[in-house]
Amino acid sequence: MAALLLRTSRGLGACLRVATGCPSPSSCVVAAWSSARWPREGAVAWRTHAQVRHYSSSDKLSIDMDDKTGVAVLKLSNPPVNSLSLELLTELAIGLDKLEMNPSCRGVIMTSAHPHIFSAGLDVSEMMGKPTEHYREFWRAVQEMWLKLYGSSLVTIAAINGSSPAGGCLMAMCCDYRLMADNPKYSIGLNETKLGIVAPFWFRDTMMGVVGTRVTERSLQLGLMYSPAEAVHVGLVDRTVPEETVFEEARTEMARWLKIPDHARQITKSMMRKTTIDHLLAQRDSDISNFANFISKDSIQKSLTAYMQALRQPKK
Ligand SMILES: CC/C=C\C/C=C\C/C=C\C=C\CC(=O)SCCNC(=O)CCNC(=O)[C@H](O)C(C)(C)COP(=O)(O)OP(=O)(O)OC[C@H]1O[C@@H](n2cnc3c(N)ncnc32)[C@H](O)[C@@H]1OP(=O)(O)O
Repeated sequence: MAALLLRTSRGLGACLRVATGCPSPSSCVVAAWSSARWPREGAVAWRTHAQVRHYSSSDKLSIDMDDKTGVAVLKLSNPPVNSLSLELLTELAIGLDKLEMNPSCRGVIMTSAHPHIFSAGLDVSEMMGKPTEHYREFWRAVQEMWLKLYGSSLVTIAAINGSSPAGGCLMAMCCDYRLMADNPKYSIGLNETKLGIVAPFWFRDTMMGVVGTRVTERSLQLGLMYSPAEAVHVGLVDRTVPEETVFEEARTEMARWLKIPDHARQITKSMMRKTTIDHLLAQRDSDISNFANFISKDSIQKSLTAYMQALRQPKK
């Protein structure tokens, strides 16, 4: 139980270091992941007689866990555009942590409760006209969500049922597999430069892990948004499917991934992602300071204001 409390209160990285006796975040990720799925003493806390259990207490996020299949469905539900506010980011990190701690959970399907928008990315209003302390808190929450999702040992599948700019694209890229509705009106990509802001190194590295260096360099500099077909072409999305089948296709894909023994897949995933995760863990505080300084600049605030005004103009 002590280990369980450490897990919930200090996050997966810290608890895993305790569980494995590893002194530093950088030296224990592989060992940690290989043992993370066996915290049997913590099992009692999440065991339930019902087959489907509702996890999240937030109205902005629903998480339903099916104990029989081991698959959780995480639905973003923050109208109108599922923007990632401080509150939603915090709920996401907590929800992902709970799933990670649940020994019967093996996979998560992430999707949107609202058709047409997967997520509009970070809530721009959280980055405008606020005190520096708020920017620091907000950015820590962005980091935390990324660490939990990118660092998840579970199979993660993004069922992208709408547009997914910037932070929305980041969440999808953190997943192990991406299916997108084949509606040409939808788009996905890291468009930060179009807002006059710069995607930090861990956004870049996440994208490089998915599409490689050249496509990332072009996509980031130009702030490219891709149609679903283009996204498949550059490897940003694994495949498109008819809009009405996105969720069922995600379930079928999940079943394929769950045929692989967890320990072998988890250690492999860890090997692929460890360097990128360690890079952020080693620079967390300086990354927060960089963000807070950058976003507080008058020129950046003006850029964001102009971007939001343009967004509010009636669409042609
Ligand atoms: C040196 C470097 C150091 C450190 C790093 C520094 C900086 C890094 C910083 C930040 C990284 C940020 C990543 C992000 O995620 S930024 C967010 C980018 N997101 C976008 O650009 C999306 C913008 N939105 C859209 O494109 C569209 O809204 C849409 C396609 C998602 C949906 O289109 P719709 O036509 O269906 O809806 P709209 O009418 O456009 O919007 C409805 C409503 O929602 C508001 N809104 C939209 N997106 C956001 C958002 N991201 N945040 C807050 N609010 C948003 C929009 O203004 C409308 O509001 P009103 O109803 O008009 O009030």
